[in-house]
Amino acid sequence: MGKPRGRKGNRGGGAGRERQNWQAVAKENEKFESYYNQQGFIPEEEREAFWEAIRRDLPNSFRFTGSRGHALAVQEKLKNHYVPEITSIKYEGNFVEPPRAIPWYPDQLAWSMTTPKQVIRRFAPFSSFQKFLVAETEVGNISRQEVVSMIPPLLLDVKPGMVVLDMCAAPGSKSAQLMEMIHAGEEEAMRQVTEQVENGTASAEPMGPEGLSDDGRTTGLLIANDADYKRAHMLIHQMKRLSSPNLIVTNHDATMFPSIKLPSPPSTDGKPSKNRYLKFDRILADVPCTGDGTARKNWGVWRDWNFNNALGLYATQVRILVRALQMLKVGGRVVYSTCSLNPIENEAVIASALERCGGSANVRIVDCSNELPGLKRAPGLRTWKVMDREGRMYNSWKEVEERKESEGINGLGRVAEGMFPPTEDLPLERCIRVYPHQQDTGGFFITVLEKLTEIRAKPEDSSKVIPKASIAALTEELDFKQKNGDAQPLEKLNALDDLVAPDQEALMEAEKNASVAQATHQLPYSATNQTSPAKRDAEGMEDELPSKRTKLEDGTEVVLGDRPVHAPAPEAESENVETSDATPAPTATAPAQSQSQPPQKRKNGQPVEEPFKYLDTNQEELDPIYKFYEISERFPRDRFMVRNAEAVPARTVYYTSALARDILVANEGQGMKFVHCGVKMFVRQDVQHPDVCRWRIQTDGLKILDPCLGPARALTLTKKETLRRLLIEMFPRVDGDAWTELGEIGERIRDIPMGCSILHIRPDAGEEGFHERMVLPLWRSLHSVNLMLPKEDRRAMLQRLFNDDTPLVNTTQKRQAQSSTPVTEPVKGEETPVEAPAQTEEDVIKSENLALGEDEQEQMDTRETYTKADGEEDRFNTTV
Ligand SMILES: C[S@@+](CC[C@H](N)C(=O)[O-])C[C@H]1O[C@@H](n2cnc3c(N)ncnc32)[C@H](O)[C@@H]1O
Repeated sequence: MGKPRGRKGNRGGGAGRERQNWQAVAKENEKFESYYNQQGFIPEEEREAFWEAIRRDLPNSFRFTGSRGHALAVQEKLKNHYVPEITSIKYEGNFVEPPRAIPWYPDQLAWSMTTPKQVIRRFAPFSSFQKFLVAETEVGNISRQEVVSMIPPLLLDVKPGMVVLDMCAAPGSKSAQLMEMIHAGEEEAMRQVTEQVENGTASAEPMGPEGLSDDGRTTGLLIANDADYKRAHMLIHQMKRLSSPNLIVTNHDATMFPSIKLPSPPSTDGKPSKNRYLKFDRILADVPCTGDGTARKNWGVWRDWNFNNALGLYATQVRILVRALQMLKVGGRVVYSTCSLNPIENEAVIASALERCGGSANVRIVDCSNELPGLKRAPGLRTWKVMDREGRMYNSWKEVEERKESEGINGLGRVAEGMFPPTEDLPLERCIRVYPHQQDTGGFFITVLEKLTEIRAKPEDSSKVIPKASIAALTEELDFKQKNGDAQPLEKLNALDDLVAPDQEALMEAEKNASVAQATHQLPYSATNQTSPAKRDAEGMEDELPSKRTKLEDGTEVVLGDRPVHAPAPEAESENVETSDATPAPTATAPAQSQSQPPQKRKNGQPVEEPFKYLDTNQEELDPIYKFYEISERFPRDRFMVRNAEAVPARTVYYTSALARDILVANEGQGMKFVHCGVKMFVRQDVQHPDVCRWRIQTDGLKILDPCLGPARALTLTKKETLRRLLIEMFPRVDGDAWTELGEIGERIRDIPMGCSILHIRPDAGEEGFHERMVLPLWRSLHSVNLMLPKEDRRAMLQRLFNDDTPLVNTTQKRQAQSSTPVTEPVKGEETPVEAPAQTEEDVIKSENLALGEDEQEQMDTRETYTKADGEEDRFNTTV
């Protein structure tokens, strides 16, 4: 596994050293090579190519992200501008290889490039291309992602309207793909509904095609989970760019992922109605793994590979997959994936999980040979050997038992019967293996499973696992004592795990998840006494992730980015998770405060997670907002959420989908660890003018709200040059005759009353390289206007649309400099503040805008904003 890269402060020089190490590292590991050569699943004639490829640097690859229309608009710049420029470069007598679209990725939205660094440094078109890549990556329009890592979401076959769980989601590359699929077709569907509303043919009820029946908005949901709290926040950061109200981020151990309650339907017969639990249409189990398929970019694989790592992960991987199958709807799909090539982490896990779930009569391995045409792949394995921690190979569990019998368990590691090829005739060849030499990628394993019927998973059989090494000593001691007539019978030894004191964290986790462990037929966490990979990851991360100290409301300082405090799950409450409306047996009652907000506890150095509270539809702030922006009553009033216990709109009002709301409300105080949900819709702007709405619309929420807004605050921009001016100049003046400089929007700007207005960008036909329709908030002050767009977004758009990287102009700053008033830079990622040129307005700036982004809002943003260090995502051998 990857090693810590040093603290944030060391990153500058560290990255260079890291690269040197990577170049210098000997890409040799005898155990690694001997293990795969002995397994023999890479055919003899391909073996050399396999090892040659795995030692070579990995090509760079990336994906255009966001809604399809937007992603295609950004991709167009690459295709039509940079690729032709790059292909004209000759290096050492040959034309250089331009970036190439991945043939099996839909709409050419994923690309890969092998250009050598010397070429990138030497040729100007490359530096401009690099600027484009950097700018678009910074704003989230391009996401660096390994090619093979893009496969699992595609095979999950997600459609809008589906309920999807990503069990091990951080840092979130695959979650982003899943989210895009849940929203696929939304822009078009919303446009059609808007047209029908406008021409009076719309029904009163929400409408739209299947999965998009919420007036064109998707009804689907993605729950993205990660057991590691800090990594869950990397995930939030990655996902925020997609601005989806259909996302919930949770922080649970996936082996014991809690069942999620749904609101109970009203009772018809006076009896309390049954509890209902959420089942998923699709689940991605992209589990923690040894990651030896990432050897092309993770030097730790060459340095540290040993067979024991896989032995330690197998049990967790099986538990995650079994839990996934339990939570899946009948007819639903699970995709299991790893970036490891080891059959113990792959085919063995599939076979073991199927065995625990009743075999192929209940769960089918889906044949995907016709999916993703163009993707070169190898079939899954039917036979393999298992190596113990000492490097001895076994063909069967029987051989392990014989060795145990004759020489004890020392050196066997956590070998288990399930690691061997199954006795049931499973079509494991339907699993997909992708090898580095097939199409110059990393290595990957993917399997698609379909649930055929409800299942009741068998409990784990601990007699078929070699006990942990620490227990070996006790075994031997007891064995010795028994031989000397001085101990318990040996049959009891299977319970030896209980004799080893579990660590406190594991105990607490087990306590919290007792009900789930029971419901999922898992051994309680402490009884298995195994350090979860999540814990291993977290331990590995302690030194390397930035920690930020912040003040809590009572003034105490805490370190952000650690585990939050959550209310414990109701103790020992069992539930039947086999059916979606099962009723948990009320063996224990939920804590008294479960209906209200749980008390906010705080462990040393741990932040308190703000509650998610929905506004009453009659909340007094809503009416003026609806009135000012002429929001149609079609837009639901019951999905506005705030993050404070009092449920009052203080700084930000978020919007979530209906299902996300139902889940947050029904599970409040029930021990679910929700860490993120909602898109910022309205942000408070403490304007002094009585006629100006004090809630401005945030860019993130505007796309959702736009079809329901009336014309009073709208203006339309059609010319590229006008947009350029608004992007470069932060506060162009509009007083006097200055509005005439703003082209086709000048007159409307002059006349529109102060406050937040809505800028529709509808490019004129014939404007070259300017086709994408957009909607952005624009603030009209007394004397100027301001596009409410973060600076990095302005720069990326300037680069893309105009090839322009001139610095942004802040006229307020100029003016303030003249009047020697101090200027405050907006927080990175924050929209530029609303400007107020007149003296009185400058005072207002201080009180209004400088307050923005401070206080609890800033705390929330900081916690939801995770800044990645160079290459940080590689530390866990993930394939992002
Ligand atoms: C292979 S990475 C996932 C990569 C991710 N799917 C992506 O595409 O960006 C595995 C993740 O699993 C998380 N993890 C480890 N053990 C876990 C567990 N028991 N439950 C849930 N998540 C776990 C790790 O924190 C890590 O982020």
